[in-house]
Amino acid sequence: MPLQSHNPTALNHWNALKDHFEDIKDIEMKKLFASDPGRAEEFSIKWEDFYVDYSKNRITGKTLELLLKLAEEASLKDAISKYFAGDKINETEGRAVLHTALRAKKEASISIDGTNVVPEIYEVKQKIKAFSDAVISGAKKGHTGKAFTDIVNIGIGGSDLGPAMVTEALKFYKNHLHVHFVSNVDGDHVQEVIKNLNPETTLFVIVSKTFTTQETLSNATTIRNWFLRSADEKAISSHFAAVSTNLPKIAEFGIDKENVFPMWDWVGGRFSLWSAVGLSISLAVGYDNFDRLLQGANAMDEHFKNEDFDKNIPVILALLSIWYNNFFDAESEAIIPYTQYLNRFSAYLQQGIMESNGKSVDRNGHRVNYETGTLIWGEPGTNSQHAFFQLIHQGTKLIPADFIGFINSLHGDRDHHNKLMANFFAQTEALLNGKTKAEVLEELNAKDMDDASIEKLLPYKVFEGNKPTNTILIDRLTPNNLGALIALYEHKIFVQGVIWNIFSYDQWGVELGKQLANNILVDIESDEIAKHDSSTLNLLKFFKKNQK
Ligand SMILES: O=P(O)(O)OC[C@H]1O[C@H](O)[C@H](O)[C@@H](O)[C@@H]1O
Repeated sequence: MPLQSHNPTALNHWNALKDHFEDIKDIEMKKLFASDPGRAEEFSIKWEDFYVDYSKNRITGKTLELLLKLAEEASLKDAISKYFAGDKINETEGRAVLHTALRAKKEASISIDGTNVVPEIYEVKQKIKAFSDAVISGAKKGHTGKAFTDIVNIGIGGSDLGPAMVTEALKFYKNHLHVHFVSNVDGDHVQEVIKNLNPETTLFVIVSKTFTTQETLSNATTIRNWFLRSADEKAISSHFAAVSTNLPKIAEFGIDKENVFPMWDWVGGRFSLWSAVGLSISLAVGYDNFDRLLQGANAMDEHFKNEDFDKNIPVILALLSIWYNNFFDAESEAIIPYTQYLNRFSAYLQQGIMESNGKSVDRNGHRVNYETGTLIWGEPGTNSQHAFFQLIHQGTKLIPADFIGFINSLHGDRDHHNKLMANFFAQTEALLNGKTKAEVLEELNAKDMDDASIEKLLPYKVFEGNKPTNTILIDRLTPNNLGALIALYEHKIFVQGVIWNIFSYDQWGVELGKQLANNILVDIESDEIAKHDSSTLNLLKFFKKNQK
């Protein structure tokens, strides 16, 4: 069954929120804290290893009540059931959206077109386990009898970002294998990766849901040719593995059946790290850790599916994001993890969030008359504090931010960790309270400055504060907790798509550039240039004339 369609701006609670926004848009959060000692308690959720404090938002109890009612009015409950049940909610591609099935328990039963898909998921999981165990232990060897030392993941988009982000995030749990990622069609990328590799001890994993992606096929072909310079065709079978839905194309590439890992069209590329697309993760940290990642995601799935909306982390975070995006006209959201391990996390979420909800046509085929997907950006703290925090603190834009931190560090260095976390807490406090004129004056007066200098400096040193943040405080960066964290954002995407009445699981917007690139490649490689606008034409002529 399709998701119910609505225009969010016509919903009663959307309009009630509009009126409410007029009443509280200038409200100062610090006054709300001063007048209500129970505020932090009221606006926080404790779940397993997670403690989510969303009290530093420009909301009152009434705001939350209206947002929760908006979710109900948009039939979110019904939508969640359809999502988990495998209804074909990706209507423009006629597909179910079942990344959640990839981490379902073995005894679960999830049907697509009358077939329970859980047994085949477990079959592939078993294959991932056997393959990774054999490579890690050295039982599976290269064609000259040497154990593998290096893995190269060849993929792009969802076939790169998820495995790359998780492999980096779980570096602490890594084994001896060196894992590399080649994604860009830029030949310098692939050359830089292979230049120091020994083909005898390197395993290549080609990952492409469609197996038609130009970048991945070009990189795979380049690597194959490079490999064949020191080995014969027969050796391909022991050095290349592939993950795809397109099994005939894999066969054409000459990959041994043993090394082929299927996936399914009901898994969106950007949500695919839980499938065999995560093979490089399993190779890097071992199958048990990969499975823990999946278990953590499954725990978050259960929370999302079963918890009441007012204690439901993905629902609350999605509603807050809508509150800023659609009522305060905030355009972007920052994601700031306070751990270097998550340094690819916002890049990963950029695809997840922006490819899903960057849509302007609603589920009825009409142009929307409201804002949809937010811009996502971020870098780890504390580095980001020394880079772009100036703009968040004193710029003209409202940038709601998620601060993600861990109570316990992995290497157990308390000295560093306490400093890191002191910054983590200090930033959200500073963003909340800012610094008033009176506070700045007191500080400057204490410095023994003359009045004229004080007056001149004063406005620059004031911080308005009142900048919203969510604090996601997690016990420790374990595979389980990482899985839950990723799943949290996946479900946030879903909730927002439901309320905005858009299709979150297609990505037609990436097609046009691909098509034109194919045409332009012909222009570049032939003597003639086809018809283009004068700018593109001039650029192509200039490029061709000066290419040596
Ligand atoms: O895995 P592939 O089929 O090679 O696709 C790789 C990527 O291609 C496109 O850019 C899609 O928009 C992405 O969602 C996808 O992850």
